[in-house]
Amino acid sequence: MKQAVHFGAGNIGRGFIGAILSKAGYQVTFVDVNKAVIDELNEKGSYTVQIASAEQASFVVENVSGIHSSSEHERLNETIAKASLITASVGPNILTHIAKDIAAGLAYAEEQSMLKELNVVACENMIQATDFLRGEIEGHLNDTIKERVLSKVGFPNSAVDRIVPIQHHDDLLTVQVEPFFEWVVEEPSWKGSIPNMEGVQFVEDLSPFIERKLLTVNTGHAAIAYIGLQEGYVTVDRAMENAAIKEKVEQVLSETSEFLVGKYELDPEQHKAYVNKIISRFENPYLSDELSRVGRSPLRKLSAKERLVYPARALMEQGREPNALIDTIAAALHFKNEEDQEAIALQAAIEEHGVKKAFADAADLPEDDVLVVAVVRKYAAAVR
Ligand SMILES: NC(=O)c1ccc[n+]([C@@H]2O[C@H](COP(=O)([O-])OP(=O)(O)OC[C@H]3O[C@@H](n4cnc5c(N)ncnc54)[C@H](O)[C@@H]3O)[C@@H](O)[C@H]2O)c1
Ligand SMILES: O=P(O)(O)OC[C@@H](O)[C@@H](O)[C@H](O)[C@H](O)CO
Repeated sequence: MKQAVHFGAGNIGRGFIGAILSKAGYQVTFVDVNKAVIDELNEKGSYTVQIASAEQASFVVENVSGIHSSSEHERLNETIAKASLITASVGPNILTHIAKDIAAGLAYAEEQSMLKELNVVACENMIQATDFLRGEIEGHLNDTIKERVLSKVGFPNSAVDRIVPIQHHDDLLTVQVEPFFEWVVEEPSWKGSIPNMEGVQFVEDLSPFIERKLLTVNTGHAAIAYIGLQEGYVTVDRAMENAAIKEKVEQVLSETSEFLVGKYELDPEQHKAYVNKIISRFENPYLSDELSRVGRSPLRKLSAKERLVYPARALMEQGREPNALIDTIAAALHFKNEEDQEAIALQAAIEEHGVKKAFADAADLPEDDVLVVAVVRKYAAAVR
């Protein structure tokens, strides 16, 4: 049986990537720091995925097991050495940490003369996430091993889309997901023959796919979260029932549409249909997705290459005034959550240095940048 190693047995890991890989005939070994989840995967060897729709369908994902990355280094090296695919959905900030584990496994495979053609694919909400991961892995390899690894291992970027909320089940492994899913992988960087995996689309150029996804699904989500929380909502579907919030989300997405259609010469009608589909996904009444999850890690979301600042800044460079994006960024700067380290750091930075410097630092922009000036003006008007 083909072996896949997936880092991150969390929501998207179990709810989407693991399910696709298992169906494609892989034995999937999840790697996680959460020992309870890993123990359960090893005990059960399968888990249930529930589809959040009127039909309430579900299916079982088989051929899965787990490795606790903090304590099972040798087993992890041996498993990586046998793998023909390594994937990850741990969150962009964690890629640096798993790079060390992947590098150790690849170096072990090379030393044992087991290194074969394989691919490493990061499945994160981040532009060029695999390129970033590859750079971090390379930093842990000596020149000889690095050369061997780069000749055998492919590092394709990818875009993954499926809404998987925080789970609240008695069973630790059961995961509820929305019906929609999309996994797009960069074909030119794939080493070896292109596999036929149901649910995976290989494309020549990933940029339009990852940017379309990040600047529609994730920008829309961010707007609902930051504006919805100010209005006292808790979940995405309930916030979308508020006509004013829905209208603001539509305005935000018409701004990102303007940017995407212009940059990638997309067909405006087809793109409008894509946006409408995304909005209907936000309204799914069978999915209870918390705004605190969707707005999590505000410093990451306010960074330069991310879902808010990147399109807003690009539109301003074209002489446009992306008012709905500016409103969303201003609302994001009010995001407070005592369980979110980035929210705590953001509020501490605002308190210590003022909103102008806090936002400029987060977005890596000068304090006199036009976007910073526009956001600071709106910030004062946003409800606290
Ligand atoms: N949930 C979604 O709707 C969704 C959809 C598409 C993409 N994504 C992206 O997928 C990534 C993960 O999101 P999620 O919602 O599944 O988060 P999650 O918190 O549910 O899962 C992340 C998992 O990574 C594990 N982890 C943390 N540090 C680790 C380490 N050093 N080694 C191994 N595992 C480690 C955590 O224990 C957790 O199980 C993010 O980049 C997110 O943007 C999420
Ligand atoms: O995972 P984040 O924090 O980058 O973004 C939060 C949500 O927008 C995200 O997880 C979506 O649910 C997902 O990207 C849908 O494919």
